[in-house]
Amino acid sequence: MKQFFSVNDITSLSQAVQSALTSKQSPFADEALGKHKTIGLVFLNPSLRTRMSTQKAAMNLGMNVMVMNMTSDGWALETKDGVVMDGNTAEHIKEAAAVMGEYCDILGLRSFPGLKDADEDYSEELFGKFAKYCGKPVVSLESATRHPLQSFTDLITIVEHFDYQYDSVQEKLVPQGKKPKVVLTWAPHVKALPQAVPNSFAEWMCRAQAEGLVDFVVTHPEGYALKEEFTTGATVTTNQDEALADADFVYVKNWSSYEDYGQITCTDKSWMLTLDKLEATNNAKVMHCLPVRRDLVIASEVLDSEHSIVVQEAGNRVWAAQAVLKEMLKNQ
Ligand SMILES: NCCC[C@H](NC(=O)CCC(=O)O)C(=O)O
Ligand SMILES: NC(=O)OP(=O)(O)O
Repeated sequence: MKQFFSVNDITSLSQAVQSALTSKQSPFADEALGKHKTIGLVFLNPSLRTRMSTQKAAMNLGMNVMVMNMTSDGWALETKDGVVMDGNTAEHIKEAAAVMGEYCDILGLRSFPGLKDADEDYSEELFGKFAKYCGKPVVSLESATRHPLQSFTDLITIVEHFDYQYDSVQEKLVPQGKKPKVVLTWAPHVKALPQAVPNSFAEWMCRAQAEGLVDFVVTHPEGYALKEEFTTGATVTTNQDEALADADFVYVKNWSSYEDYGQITCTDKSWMLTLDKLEATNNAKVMHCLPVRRDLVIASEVLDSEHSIVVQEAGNRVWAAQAVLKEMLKNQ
């Protein structure tokens, strides 16, 4: 694997999940793979889980880890071509990425969207330039439009909390009986947030649905449809109650509007997930990528209940990262 940017970089979902769960069983089995290899984790935005879980995964594989917080510790980066750098930016991404490539065998990059210009964000120009100029395999630590390590983790967590068997002859996960109903629901927020997490979750779940692993439903208020390419094959409804009926997993996330790009066009607090709403579900497990704002996005009564698996979900970030890094190291 030369790049981990989207679900399209995964050949088999079943095998990827199996690889992650194998590392979870035996975290240090591959510690020789990363010996004398260095990963650099480059952050243009804050992070708790991605930073710590990817470091932990790399350390489990015997790698050396360097973390660079660009906004607080690096030079201000210029990302546009052809500009006279007589303003506030001190270093061009061409040199910065290339230099980091000199120090590292694998690089990770986190860069959120500007949420001003959809075409610019969805072109993923920054991630593309970084990957090109560093010349090393790059792992997305959340880009403008996707958060694949999160979505991979989410799939692992769903598989762990439902009845699946791994058929080692066909190398495929097989749900034992009915497939789980997985619902992605929008929830309110006070800030305009990226679409990266819901886009990515939808992209992974649509692929999982196509492979017979889940049934996938998305619900959001009018005006919050995700860009169509991310929800191909999903059932999409603006009726949250209808969506939640018989759900086995409820994945909660706020995002800003894609149609009215980057804007907050709904502040309806009734979209917050409460225990009341979970009554209609199949005793659903509740998921969120975190950080989550209590009693705005999800009610505390839900987060503090048996429904919530958000902490186990975050714990699985290590195994998703470890599965991805294992693949990259094997190819080096
Ligand atoms: N990496 C996980 C999510 C990151 C980001 N959340 C946030 O920015 C929350 C900020 C706040 O609640 O103030 C998002 O939704 O894409
Ligand atoms: N879920 C997630 O990516 O968390 P951080 O932003 O804290 O890394």
